[in-house]
Amino acid sequence: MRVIDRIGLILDIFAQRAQSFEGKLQVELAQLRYLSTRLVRGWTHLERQKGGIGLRGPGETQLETDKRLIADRIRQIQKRLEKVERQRNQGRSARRRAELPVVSLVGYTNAGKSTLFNALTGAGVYAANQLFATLDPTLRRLPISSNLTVILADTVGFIRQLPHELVAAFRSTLKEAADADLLLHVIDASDERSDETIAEVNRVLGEIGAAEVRQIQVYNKIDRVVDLEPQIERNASGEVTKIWLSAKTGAGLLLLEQALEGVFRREVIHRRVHLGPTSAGLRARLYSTARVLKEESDGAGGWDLEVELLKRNVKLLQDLDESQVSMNG
Ligand SMILES: Nc1nc2c(ncn2[C@@H]2O[C@H](COP(=O)(O)OP(=O)(O)OP(=O)(O)O)[C@@H](O)[C@H]2O)c(=O)[nH]1
Ligand SMILES: [Mg+2]
Repeated sequence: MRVIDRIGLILDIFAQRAQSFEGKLQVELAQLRYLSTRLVRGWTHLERQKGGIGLRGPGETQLETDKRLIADRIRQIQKRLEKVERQRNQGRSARRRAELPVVSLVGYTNAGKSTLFNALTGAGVYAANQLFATLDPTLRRLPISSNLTVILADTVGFIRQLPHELVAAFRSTLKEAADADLLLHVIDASDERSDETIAEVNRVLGEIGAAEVRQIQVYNKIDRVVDLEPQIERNASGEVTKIWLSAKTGAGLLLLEQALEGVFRREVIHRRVHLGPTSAGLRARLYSTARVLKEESDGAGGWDLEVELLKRNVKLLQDLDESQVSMNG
């Protein structure tokens, strides 16, 4: 019988679930790091499962050879991961350029993040009653009102005492959460130990630098709890702090959509802009990042536009002098 400890088990599950190239590399890196800690503790022989294992150098003990090979492979994977991460960051800054707010679903594994993601976006993301169904972050555009679209991110689930090898490995994936404008912290309302999982998720969020990101707690699976109805809770300033719903039945989804609209509504501003004939470039950018409500030619090669855009994008209009922009809401 193969004896396997908790970390080994988690790593095995991760290895089975990783879909993307990056996910696979991260899992292998975590496995190797874990293996090397075991070696130090006196495991003198390494199972030769992966190809490319070289010959023992002169005077090297088996342990030294194993350590060296693992260290080589770790370096190799780290290099590749750095490359993938650079590409990922480019994707992230492309999104930033598109200037849409990012909403990340975070929470304990099996809480229902992917089910909620699918319910909101109509996407077919894999959701299953198993640990770590999701390993790779998935992103979709989610229109939340006529004038506002956000990016919704589904992320890897957290787990109690996530081995630090794994936290490190998935740090870059979890950055998606740290970079978000809003976190939807999905909680299994039918889980009696939800207080502990909430604390654990918040602890990991702190570790990845996401403690300050605004959070709404989404108590999911209310269909499994007797007498629990869809509802919403606000703090003294009227901001939504908690929502109870069921991603599976759809009960309460509307409350969440309204809450999202409420969070981001204040982000939308309304402007009238006059663009001269030389501002065709800016006009094109307004069409891609703002919502153009009205446009009229000024008869002299320029345009009068009425636009709605996010506050954070107002810098687009900075190049225009004051007389060309009129405030309105
Ligand atoms: N009864 C009920 N089951 C739900 C609800 N939402 C999700 N589930 C079930 O809970 C299980 C886990 O759902 P997922 O959406 O995969 O959970 P997850 O949070 O994405 O899990 P990881 O990707 O592992 O972090 C699945 O069997 C879902 O069908 C709900 O509102 N009610
Ligand atoms: Mg999932």
